[in-house]
Amino acid sequence: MLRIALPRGRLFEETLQFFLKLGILKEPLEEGRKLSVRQGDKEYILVKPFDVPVYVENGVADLGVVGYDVLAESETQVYLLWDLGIGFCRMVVAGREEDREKYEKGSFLKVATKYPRIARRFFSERGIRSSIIPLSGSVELAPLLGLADVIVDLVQTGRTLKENHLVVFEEIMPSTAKLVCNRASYRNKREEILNLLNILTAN
Ligand SMILES: Nc1ncnc2c1ncn2[C@@H]1O[C@H](COP(=O)(O)OP(=O)(O)OP(=O)(O)O)[C@@H](O)[C@H]1O
Ligand SMILES: O=P(O)(O)OC[C@H]1O[C@H](OP(=O)(O)OP(=O)(O)O)[C@H](O)[C@@H]1O
Repeated sequence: MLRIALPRGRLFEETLQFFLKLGILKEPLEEGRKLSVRQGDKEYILVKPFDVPVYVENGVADLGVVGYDVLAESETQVYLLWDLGIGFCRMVVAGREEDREKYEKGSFLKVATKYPRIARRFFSERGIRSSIIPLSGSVELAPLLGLADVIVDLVQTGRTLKENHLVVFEEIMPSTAKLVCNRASYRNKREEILNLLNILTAN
């Protein structure tokens, strides 16, 4: 049996539809408020996006679906098996148009973000001094209220930035959902995992 960690939230529905389309799920998951659902020879556990790599690294789940953004932020050791090509968004630096010059000059920056490691890495590779202010959400408020000069955050439609009068200064990386695997499971449950991978690679 394979245990697969699925991210609740934005990626959840899209992942279910994708798994249904490929026949990995035979029927919709009847989850209700249940956080663990068995279907056929697979068990799905429904967890917070940032917890997916944690469950997989620790071997509690054999596989997981996780946005590349979350994977790049986490320091977990898992195998990245496949790009599912769903959940596309971009990680960007954004701010108020009037702060663009300050950003382009490479001055010291206060950066608000849910992704402190990605942000720190990005600015240090550029040789830009920065102070990272970790937030849990609604990061677009930070430049508006003077908490930060810029944000590092995800953009999909661009609507949130627009409605808060912010603009993209620079793209850090694109992100899509990935299938990740526990390292021991990859050896011990190789056949089951390769069966699943075959379905993905054939589509
Ligand atoms: N517009 C978007 N904004 C955020 N994430 C998106 C967007 N589009 C796709 N995604 C993907 O969906 C994943 C989960 O996003 P979601 O917003 O549910 O997580 P979250 O807000 O970090 O979760 P939580 O705060 O509940 O822990 C992200 O890691 C990202 O890969
Ligand atoms: O470009 P858009 O399509 O507008 O999407 C981008 C927004 O979506 C995400 O926030 P989310 O809704 O996950 O809430 P959060 O503030 O809790 O992160 C992200 O952090 C942006 O705020």
